[in-house]
Amino acid sequence: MSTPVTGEAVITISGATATLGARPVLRGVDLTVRRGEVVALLGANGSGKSTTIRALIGQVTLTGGSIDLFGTPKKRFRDWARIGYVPQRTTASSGVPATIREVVTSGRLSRRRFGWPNKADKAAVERAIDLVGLADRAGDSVSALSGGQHQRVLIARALASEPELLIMDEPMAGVDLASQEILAATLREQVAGGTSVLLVLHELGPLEPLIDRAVVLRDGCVVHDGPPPEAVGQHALPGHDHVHPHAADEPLRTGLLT
Ligand SMILES: Nc1ncnc2c1ncn2[C@@H]1O[C@H](COP(=O)(O)OP(=O)(O)OP(=O)(O)O)[C@@H](O)[C@H]1O
Repeated sequence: MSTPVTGEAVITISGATATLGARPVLRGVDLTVRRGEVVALLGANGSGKSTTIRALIGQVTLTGGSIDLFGTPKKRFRDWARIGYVPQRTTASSGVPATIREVVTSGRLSRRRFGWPNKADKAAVERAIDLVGLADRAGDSVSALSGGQHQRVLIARALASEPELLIMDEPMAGVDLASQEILAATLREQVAGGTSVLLVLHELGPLEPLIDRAVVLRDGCVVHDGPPPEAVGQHALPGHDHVHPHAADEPLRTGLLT
């Protein structure tokens, strides 16, 4: 674990409440990520992790509380190029044939107001593709990729804008072990370069050494904010098994619970 971080806050969520349908899903969430920190957001299924992330990036409207990004109230925040976002597992292909390079380049566009990608843009795209270990496949169609490779493309897309803050919703979900190791190495390099990270995880896994702090949600409330708990289950999540929604066959144990 790295030394405690005392830098300025890049994310400040205060007393966030949100309702989806008729259901209160966030019930007063406080969460701060400081510059250079890697914070894992943990919790059982349905505890509000994704909703918290989606509120951060403007996909869910809060009914109360506030969110600041880089010290600016979210309503006034415009500098989205400073943030790289990796959504919960989706595919990078939309039926339109696109190469890995094209998808990753799309992540760079937020930085450019006018004109075609310049040399620096192209270099950043190639670097992001290289970081996730897909340099030799850059010209391949994303439709030919495995789940783990897809996820690597999405992460490269987020990295292409050279973000100061990475927000990721279960980046390891459905990712094979080899890809997990590559993603962990990629993240390690980003963090060493000063990037702040907030990521939803259901298992610390290979990312464990990188995590500075864990915030555990239960029923839309924070029940732990501190060092990443080892075998968290006994303490933070009694009786809460996390069954991964995307697992096709067997329920996936978190490892936090056993
Ligand atoms: N659009 C929606 N309308 C109504 N309820 C919703 C909606 N989206 C999510 N919910 C509910 O809100 C609760 C919190 O969901 P959320 O996705 O934030 O949980 P989570 O902690 O990310 O869970 P998981 O680990 O399963 O992804 C769940 O009970 C979910 O069923």
